[in-house]
Amino acid sequence: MKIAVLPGDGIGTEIVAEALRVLQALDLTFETETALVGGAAYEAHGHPLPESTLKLAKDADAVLFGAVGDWKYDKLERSLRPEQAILGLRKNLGLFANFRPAICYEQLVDASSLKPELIAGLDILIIRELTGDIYFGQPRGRRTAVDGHFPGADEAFDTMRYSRPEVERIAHVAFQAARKRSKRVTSVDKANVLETFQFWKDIVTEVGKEYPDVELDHMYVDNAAMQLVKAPKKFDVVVTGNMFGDILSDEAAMLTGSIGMLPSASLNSSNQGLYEPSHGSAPDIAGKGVANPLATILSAAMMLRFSLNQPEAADRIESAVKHVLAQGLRTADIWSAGTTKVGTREMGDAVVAAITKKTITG
Ligand SMILES: NC(=O)c1ccc[n+]([C@@H]2O[C@H](COP(=O)([O-])OP(=O)(O)OC[C@H]3O[C@@H](n4cnc5c(N)ncnc54)[C@H](O)[C@@H]3O)[C@@H](O)[C@H]2O)c1
Ligand SMILES: CC(C)[C@H](C(=O)O)[C@@H](O)C(=O)O
Ligand SMILES: [Mg+2]
Repeated sequence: MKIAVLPGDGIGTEIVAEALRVLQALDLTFETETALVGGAAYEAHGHPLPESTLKLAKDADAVLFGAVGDWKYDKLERSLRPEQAILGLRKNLGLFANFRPAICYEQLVDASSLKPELIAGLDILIIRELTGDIYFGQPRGRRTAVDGHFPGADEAFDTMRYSRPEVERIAHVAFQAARKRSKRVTSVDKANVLETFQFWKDIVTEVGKEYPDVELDHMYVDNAAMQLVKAPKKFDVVVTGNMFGDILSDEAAMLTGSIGMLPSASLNSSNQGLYEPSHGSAPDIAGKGVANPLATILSAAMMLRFSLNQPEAADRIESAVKHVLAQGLRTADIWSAGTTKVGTREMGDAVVAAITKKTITG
């Protein structure tokens, strides 16, 4: 088993270090190789996704990714910006299915900005299509407007598009995931305005006929954004496009207490996967040792389950996380009165201790 480790920028290096220590505590046999990605790779090699990093990721059984980006790169030409590294990895590895589970752990009910009764017991799964939509559609760019409200003015444009097979395959992923859960899928679209999403809705409905045991409903994205904070537990599996999934998953993160709690798995059709927290490089707290490493540690658990066929090891990590939360340990983002504030490293230490001392009670 080979894991490509790509820590990236900002808090990426801090949180991936903790996830690696947790993996090492499991006494499994695997090889890791670390490479630069994002702004760090741009500084060293002049490109955010050097060929050598891409090759390492392609050849590995799984990729453990931190985060990329920093405000200082915002003026670079787009193809050299750190974010192009994660987009390039998703595209080149064909990682079309992004699982973002939003689970509110019992101990963190008070950490969320929502009322406890709305989120206690929350367990929803956002499935975000990850290699299509307006993120990758061509053409895109700048030009002089020939029509519209201001002919002759400078304008910018992107292309929203989905092909039938792209929608079909993510719909199958969602229905199959729902079969292992509460057998309910909500497809989120903007079919009332966008042709791309009427097409999406029609195809998801067609695919849904192959899964008569799964209940399907459709919701417009603006309503979904509202329902997620009004009655989040009404959702089970949510399937949506790339851009809506990006936005709704950050919103869902707050239902779990913090974006520092939301892991993710991005899979291709061979179950090769990239595992990363749903958050970014958090330049505002980078280097301070205060970032929450749990989303990355939980992403490592997803990696063991989905790509490395080690479900028991994944369970051990998840139980260890619950154990440290039950001990009252909290990084600043999930801290509340009566709990103990710890830094990134101490949180990692506590998870490692829970695994190695086998004191986990679940
Ligand atoms: N997959 C990725 O690599 C990825 C994802 C999102 C954003 N980004 C990039 O990250 C940079 C910063 O973006 P942003 O500020 O919009 O989003 P962000 O997710 O980095 O941060 C948003 C807020 O959440 C906090 N936060 C995030 N992760 C945290 C953690 N583990 N523990 C505690 N607090 C945490 C941050 O301090 C910040 O206040 C940008 O360059 C952006 O493009 C990268
Ligand atoms: C950094 C950016 C390209 C990325 C996205 O938009 O997909 C991020 O926000 C995410 O959610 O993984
Ligand atoms: Mg995002």
